[in-house]
Amino acid sequence: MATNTASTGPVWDWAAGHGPVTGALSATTGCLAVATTGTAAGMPPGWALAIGAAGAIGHTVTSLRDRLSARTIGMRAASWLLGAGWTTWAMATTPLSWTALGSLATLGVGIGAAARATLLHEEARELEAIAAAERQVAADLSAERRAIAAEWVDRVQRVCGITVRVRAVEMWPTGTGFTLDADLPPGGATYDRIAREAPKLSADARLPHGCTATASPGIDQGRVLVDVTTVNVLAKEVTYPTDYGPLSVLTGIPWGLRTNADEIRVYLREQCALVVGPTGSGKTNMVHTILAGFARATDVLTWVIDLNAGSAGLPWVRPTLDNDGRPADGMRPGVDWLAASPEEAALMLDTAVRVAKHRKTVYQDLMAQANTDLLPISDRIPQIIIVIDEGAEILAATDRTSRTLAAKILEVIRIARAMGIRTVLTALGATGAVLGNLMIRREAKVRVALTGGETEGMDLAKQFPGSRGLRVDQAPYKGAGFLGTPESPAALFKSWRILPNQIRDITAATADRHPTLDAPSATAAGDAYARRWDADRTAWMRDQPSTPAATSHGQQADQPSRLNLSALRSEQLPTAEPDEEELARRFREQIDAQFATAPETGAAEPDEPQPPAPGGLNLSALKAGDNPAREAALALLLAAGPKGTGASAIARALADEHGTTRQTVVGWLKSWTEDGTAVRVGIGTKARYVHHHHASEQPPEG
Ligand SMILES: Nc1ncnc2c1ncn2[C@@H]1O[C@H](COP(=O)(O)OP(=O)(O)OP(=O)(O)O)[C@@H](O)[C@H]1O
Repeated sequence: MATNTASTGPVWDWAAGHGPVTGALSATTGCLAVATTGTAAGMPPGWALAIGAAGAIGHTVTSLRDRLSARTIGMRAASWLLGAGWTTWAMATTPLSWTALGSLATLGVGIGAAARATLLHEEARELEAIAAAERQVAADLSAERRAIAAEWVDRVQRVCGITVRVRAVEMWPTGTGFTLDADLPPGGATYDRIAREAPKLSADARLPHGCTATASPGIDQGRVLVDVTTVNVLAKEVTYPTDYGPLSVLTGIPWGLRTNADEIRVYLREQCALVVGPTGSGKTNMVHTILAGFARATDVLTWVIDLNAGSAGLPWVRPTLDNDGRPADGMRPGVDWLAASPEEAALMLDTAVRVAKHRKTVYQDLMAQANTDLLPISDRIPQIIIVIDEGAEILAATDRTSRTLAAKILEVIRIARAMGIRTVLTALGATGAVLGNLMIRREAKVRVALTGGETEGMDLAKQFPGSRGLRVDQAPYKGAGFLGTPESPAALFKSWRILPNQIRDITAATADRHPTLDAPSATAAGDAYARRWDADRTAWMRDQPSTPAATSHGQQADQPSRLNLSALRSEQLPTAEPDEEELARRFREQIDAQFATAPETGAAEPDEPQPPAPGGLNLSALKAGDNPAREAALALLLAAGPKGTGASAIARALADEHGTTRQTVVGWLKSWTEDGTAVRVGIGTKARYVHHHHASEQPPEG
């Protein structure tokens, strides 16, 4: 048996086909065997000829079926007939004479040589066939491109009155459009002859709504690039990507998608940003996608000012706060500071000014070493980005408090660029008070206009000076609009949709990634910064009655003081019961089925009429059935009995199977504590969590 090739020589593969050498060898040895045994047995020589003829016919049939070349078919048939002829002759004379053996060997070499030649021919035929197929595909493609080029040369001629020469047509891999690269005609025509006729070109090409033909400068001033979108990606809802990998302010933060489905990054190391969006355009949602990007960055600390009850920052903070309002053990909020009152906002802005001024002096040596006048931002010296929701309205307001805040905002914008403090302002409208401000015009060149179909107060020409052909009605969808940065000219874009479950997930996934304020800056920031999470300063966050957990305790969805989480509403949510309540109910049912416990008092009966909750939060990610890791964590909590357990123990138990981190478990324990599923007992390092079914078995604290 040839099982060990190393020790027993070559392995015979009986299933393998023949090559030129083995084929010839097999044919000649076969002929010799038939001739010698046939002679010994007295077989009539004519039989060998008959067998050879049958073999030649059989092989010809199979070769024809395999579409082999005539040369191969002829070679195979000739081999059979020659072999059969020799066998017949040898049997008629004597097969074991020198003449017979010599002629057989010659025949073998001849068959081998012919087989090799036909094999090479066959391979060459096959390669040629593949190349011909590829040429056909390329010809079809280039025919399509040529047709597009010819059509657009005509169109540009008809609409803009100039004759361009198309050099290349690049079809976008996303299948949503193409780019034409064309030479402008001699005589000084510039690309904007085409850019300014963009709407007419789109109409002439009968592009679907939301699709555009936009012209931009080509590789030199005599060339133009025309981007033509043929599929409207602005209309559909695209959820925030689930890859929460680390980002850096230096390599850009993604803010949404272009019409060709490419991600657009904004570079905020030196730029401030202005995001304009009227009510209902998707501005709150966009602010959350912006905060998501900053939370993912390893070199950004996000400070948020939202005088509208802090709602822009709260979803990033609340999942991490313990019952005393401090960030829970091991958790860091998704934003680094949240101000909801003018006093706290003033404190924050003053701190930013102090940090900027202090950085200017203490980092002189570092900047000299790095030979730069821009503070080298890194995870050790993080950039501070202050997101001011409706900040433009603060700048425009005339009351004293707003004017004081406005002066501070402008001071930060004016002095802190080099020292790594930038702002993102949002605005309900692009009013003259905002865009008329020189500081904003000069420093905030990352501009977003969310239109959502709104035309009032949308002066795109003012917001994107120098851009042509932008029309509000090109993006009549929520979360869609125009985005321009110094690197990427203003054009249509779509912001991602982000829901509360993703905000929670990102907060948990990035908790151990946020930088800490560098020591010199922290010294300059002082107590105002160090004590930002003190219970008295965050009391307002706990006063908010309508957290997802709170709703599960029977609060009405339309209470006047509820959080403004309108961006986080899901319109498709048909359930009459908030999901978290549904989650708690399902768990109780499971526990009751398993442990035969008494029904919870106050638990909603399944057939009870449910209060309508049209604006319920979509917390479907928190459904037990959708999250086996969370389900397993709850089972561990229950199994821990009255002694209870902690986040680290649960995370350790889940790490192998689910890869769950401690931060994630801390988040779950916190939400279970809030909704009454778990009870926190003990303090400090002795703190542990007990399932509410075992809470009554707790010994009194001593
Ligand atoms: N990027 C998006 N993709 C799809 N739909 C979106 C997007 N952004 C927002 N929406 C839809 O628009 C609705 C309003 O969004 P959002 O609350 O963010 O708007 P807004 O401009 O902040 O309005 P308001 O000031 O009233 O809160 C959302 O509930 C959602 O249904």
